[in-house]
Amino acid sequence: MVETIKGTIDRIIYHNSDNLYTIADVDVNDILITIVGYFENLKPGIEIEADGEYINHIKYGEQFKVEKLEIVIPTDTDSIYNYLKSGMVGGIGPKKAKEIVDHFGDKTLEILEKDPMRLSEVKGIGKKTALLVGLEYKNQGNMRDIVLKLSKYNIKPNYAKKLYDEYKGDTLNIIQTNPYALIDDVYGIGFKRADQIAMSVGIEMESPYRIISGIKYTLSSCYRDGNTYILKDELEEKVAKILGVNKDIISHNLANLFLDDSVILEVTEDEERCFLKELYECEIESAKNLMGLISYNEKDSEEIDFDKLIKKYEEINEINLDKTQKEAVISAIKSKVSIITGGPGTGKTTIINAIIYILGSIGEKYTLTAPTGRAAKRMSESTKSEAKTIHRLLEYEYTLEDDHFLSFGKNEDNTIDSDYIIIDEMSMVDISLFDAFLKAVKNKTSLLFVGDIDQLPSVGAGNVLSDLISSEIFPVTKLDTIYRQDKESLIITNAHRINKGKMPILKKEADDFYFINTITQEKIKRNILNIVYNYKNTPLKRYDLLKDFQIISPLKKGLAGVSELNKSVQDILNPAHNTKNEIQHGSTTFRENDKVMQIKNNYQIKWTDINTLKKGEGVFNGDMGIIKKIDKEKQTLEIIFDDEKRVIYPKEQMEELNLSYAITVHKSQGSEFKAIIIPIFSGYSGFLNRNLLYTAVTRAKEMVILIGEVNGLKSMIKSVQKNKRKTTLAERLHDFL
Ligand SMILES: Nc1ncnc2c1ncn2[C@@H]1O[C@H](COP(=O)(O)OP(=O)(O)OP(=O)(O)O)[C@@H](O)[C@H]1O
Repeated sequence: MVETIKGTIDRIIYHNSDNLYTIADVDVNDILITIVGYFENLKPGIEIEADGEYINHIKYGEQFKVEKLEIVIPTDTDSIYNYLKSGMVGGIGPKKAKEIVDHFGDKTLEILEKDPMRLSEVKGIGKKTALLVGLEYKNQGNMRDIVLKLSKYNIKPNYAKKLYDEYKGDTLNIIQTNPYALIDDVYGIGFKRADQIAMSVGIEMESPYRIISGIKYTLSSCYRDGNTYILKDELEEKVAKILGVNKDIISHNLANLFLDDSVILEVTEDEERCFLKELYECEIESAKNLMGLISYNEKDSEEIDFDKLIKKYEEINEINLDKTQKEAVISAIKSKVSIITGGPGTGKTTIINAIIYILGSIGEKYTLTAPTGRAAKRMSESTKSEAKTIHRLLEYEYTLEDDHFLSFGKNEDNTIDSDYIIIDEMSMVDISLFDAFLKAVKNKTSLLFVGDIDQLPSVGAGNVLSDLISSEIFPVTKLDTIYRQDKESLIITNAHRINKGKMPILKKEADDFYFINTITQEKIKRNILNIVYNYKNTPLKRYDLLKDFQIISPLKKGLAGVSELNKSVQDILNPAHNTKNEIQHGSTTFRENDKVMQIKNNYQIKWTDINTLKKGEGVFNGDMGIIKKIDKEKQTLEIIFDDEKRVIYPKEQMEELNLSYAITVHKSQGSEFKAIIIPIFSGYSGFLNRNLLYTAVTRAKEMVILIGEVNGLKSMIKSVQKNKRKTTLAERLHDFL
C-alpha cells in the first residue's frame, strides 16, 4: 500500500554516486524510518516528503521503499538555514548560510530563485559567486523535475543525471523527439539503450531516426570487428534483423545516407560495399600518401659503403648477421618504404639496431615509434634511443570544444622532421592512426615498418601490415631463422611451432613451458587459483606476482574468463584488510594495491611523473598501473602507471578502469611479461584460433603455463584465422600505382 511520509533526513547510511542508490534514516516525528531509493544530493537536515511502501528486507528489517520523493522547500528562517547549511546548494557552506539568512530572512529562497545577484549584498559574496550559486540553485530544481519525469520512461536516475548534464532544459524535448541523439552525445549510452528509451517514449518502429541510427550502429559494429566496409546486402539484412523491420525500409533510408555522403557506396565488379565515410577516406588517403612518398624521388644511397658499416656493427656487437638479415638492413636503408616481419627471436631488434647504427654513421636523422606506450618503452630499452608512441610523435591534442575532437599537431602543414622513421609492432597500427601518421610524413622521409604478421591484427579497423605486404609493392623481408633459443628454453620454439600449426613440445626437463591438462572451466579456474595461492611452491616462486606475472585469458566471460578470474585472484593477491581502503564501482571493488588497466584511450587525463614531477596528459587503452591510494571522502583513486605516472581518477572516470590480474589476449598485445598463465578452452570455434594463442604465448619472456584441455589446444592450433577482415588498402595502393 502506497503511503506518504514527511520528515527530516537524519543521516545518510549509504549512497552510490554511480547509480544514486541511497539508504537514509528519516526522522518522522521522532521515529527513525529507513528509506531506500535512487536520490541525488540528499543531505542530513533536509526535509522531505516521500511516497512509497514499507517492505521487509531479509537482513535489514523494515524499510520504506520510495517511489517518489520531494524535497520540502522550507519557509521559516530556521529551516531555510538548515537547508542551506546542509550543503544542498553548492558554494554555500554553514557560515555563508547564516550570513545569507541573517540578511534576507524568510525571503532567502525567493532571492536565490529570482534575483540571485542580490546575494552580493552579503559581505564576502562577490558578483561571480552570486551568479554561480543562483545557477546551481536553478539547476537543481530543474534536475529534480526532469529526473522525476524521465523515470516514467524507465530511465534510471543515473542515466537521467547524465542526460540532464548534457542537455539541461532540452532534455525532455530530445528524449521525446530523437533519443538516438544520445548515442553521440552521452557517454555510456549506445544504440541498444537509446532504442529502449525510444520504444518506451513511443517513437515509431520505422522512424527514420531509428532506421538511420540502426544503420550507423551496424556499420560501427562491423568497424569494431576490424572491417573497413560491409557488403550492402549484408548490412541491410543485419539492420532489418536488429530493428525488426522490413528490409525495403532499410534500403530506402540507406539510399538517403548515400546521398548525403555519410555512408559511401562503392560498386565494384563483384561487390556493393558500404563504408563509413571516415574509414573510406582513411584507406584512400593512406594509399595516396604512401604512393606519393615512394614516387617522390629515389633515395641516393650509392655512396653508402654497406659492407663496411655492417661489418663495423657486427664487430661492435659481436654478432654475425645472416644473409637475409644483411639484405633486410640494406634494403631498408635503400628503400623509401619497406617492411620487415618475423616471429620472436628472429632478429627484428638486431636489425633495427644495425639500421640506426648505419643511419647515425651517415648522419641521417632517425625517429623511432610504436603504437602503444609499452611497445615504445621496450623499443627505447632495446635500441637505447628514444622511442615515442605514434600518438605522442604526432603531438596529439584533444579539444573539448569541437565535440571531443582528437587532432594532431603534426600533420600535412607541420610534418615530422626526420629522414627515417621506424615503426615497431606495426601489426597493431589501425587504418585511422596510419592515415594520421602518413599525413605528417615529409616527402623526403623514408619509412620502415617492423612487425609480426602472425600476431592478431590491430584492435581498430583495418589490416594495415597485412595489406601492405599483400600489395606486393614494397620490399618485404620475412625473417624465419630463430636466434634466441637457449637449449632448454621452449617458449620461442613452441611459439614458432604453434605458428606453423604444430603442437608445442612439452619436455619434462624444460622449466619454462608447462601444460596442465584439465577439463571444464571450473577446474581450469580452480587450477589457476591454486597455483596463484600456492605460488611459493610452484615454478612461479621466483616472480613478483604483481609486477612480473600476468594471466592472459582468451575470453572475457565465463568461469575462467577475465572478469571472474580478476575477482578471485584479487581476493588471493590483494585481499581486503582494514588497513586498505576500498571503493565500490559497479560490480568491481577497487582496493589499495590493486593492479588495474585503463581500457580506453583518454587523451585528456592529467598525470605527473613521480620522479621528475613533469606533467602531461593522456592514459591509453592497455596501460597498466597500481592503485596507491584511495581517498574515500573525495571518492578518488590515485594510480601509478608504469611505475612513473601518477594519475588521480575521480569517480566518474572509474568506468575506464578494470582490475588487471587477468587481461584478454587483445589487451596484452604489445606488452611482455616474465611469466604468464593462459587458460585453454574448447569450443568457440573460429574465435579461439592459432593467432590468438600465438599472440598470447609470445607475450612471455621466461615462463608459460597453459592450463586446460588438450583438445582445446589442438583445435586452437588447427584453426587458422585467414584474413577475414574486409579492407581495401592493398587495392587502393594499386589504384595509385
Ligand atoms: N645473426 C645472429 N647471430 C646470432 N645471434 C643473433 C643473430 N640475430 C639475432 N641474434 C640474437 O637473437 C636474439 C633475438 O634477437 P632479437 O631480439 O633481435 O629478435 P626479435 O625478433 O626482436 O625478437 P623479439 O620480437 O622476441 O624481441 C638476440 O639475443 C640477438 O642477439
